Amino acid sequence: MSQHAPGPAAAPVLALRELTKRFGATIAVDRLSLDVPAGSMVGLLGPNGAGKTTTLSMATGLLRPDGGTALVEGFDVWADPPAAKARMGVLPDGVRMFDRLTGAELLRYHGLLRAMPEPEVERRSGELLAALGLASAASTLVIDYSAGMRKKIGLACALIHAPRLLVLDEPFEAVDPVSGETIREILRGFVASGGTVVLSSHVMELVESICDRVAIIAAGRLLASGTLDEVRQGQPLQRRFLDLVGTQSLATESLSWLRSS
Ligand SMILES: Nc1ncnc2c1ncn2[C@@H]1O[C@H](COP(=O)(O)OP(=O)(O)OP(=O)(O)O)[C@@H](O)[C@H]1O
Repeated sequence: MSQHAPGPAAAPVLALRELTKRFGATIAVDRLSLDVPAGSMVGLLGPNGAGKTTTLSMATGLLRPDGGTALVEGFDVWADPPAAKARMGVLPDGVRMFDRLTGAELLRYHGLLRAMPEPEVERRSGELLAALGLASAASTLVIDYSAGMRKKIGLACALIHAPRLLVLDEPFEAVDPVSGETIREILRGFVASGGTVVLSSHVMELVESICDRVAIIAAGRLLASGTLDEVRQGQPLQRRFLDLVGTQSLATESLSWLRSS
């Protein structure tokens, strides 16, 4: 056989199969399946309430699905959580941190939880705090951090054990442009060295500029997924997103009181 013959497609790093979650009468996520190939950066897009956070929470072991499975490098997140979780770093959205710890203490906690040797935790913590512009806030309680600083310390906690897969819910939300650029650089470097990233965002330009794949969901269903070009079909991502999700125009008389003074 030729050395250059294409081998079988590599197994996805993250495989979601028919994930489903209901909250009472609401179907937040409806039989959602998605493959995330190794070395890709996938942007998960969808309007408010589409089911992005619910999907990522089920994929990372934070929220038990009503149906379906999530596999990380073949390990079932719900049947074998230690094996699956050892391989991923997670930045959840809206989950409370241990915010009575300082930034440095929180990082140390995450490193030790991952059974890392103490000197390595110290070394990586220092580097992460410096890279993310948090060095001067290392001894400040996380409860006193701004929203953007919380995002950054959360990202540092997700990175400290050098996982194979990063799952980041709105990693750029509330982050200033300078830190945003640093985060992009960190993520690009991570992917260039073989890591895989799944991130959710509302910002199309950001997704277009750093992601090579996108998945669009609305009302809990996957509407499109694939490479940027496959999903865009020759249109700007924003246009394609609006076409898929549907726009909502204001009725003529809507909010008329706002224009009547
Ligand atoms: N704990 C909960 N209890 C009841 N309903 C919930 C709960 N969490 C989410 N939902 C509902 O599930 C649906 C999906 O919510 P989800 O937070 O996953 O959306 P999202 O795409 O992350 O939205 P956003 O972009 O606004 O953050 C929404 O209808 C929401 O109201």
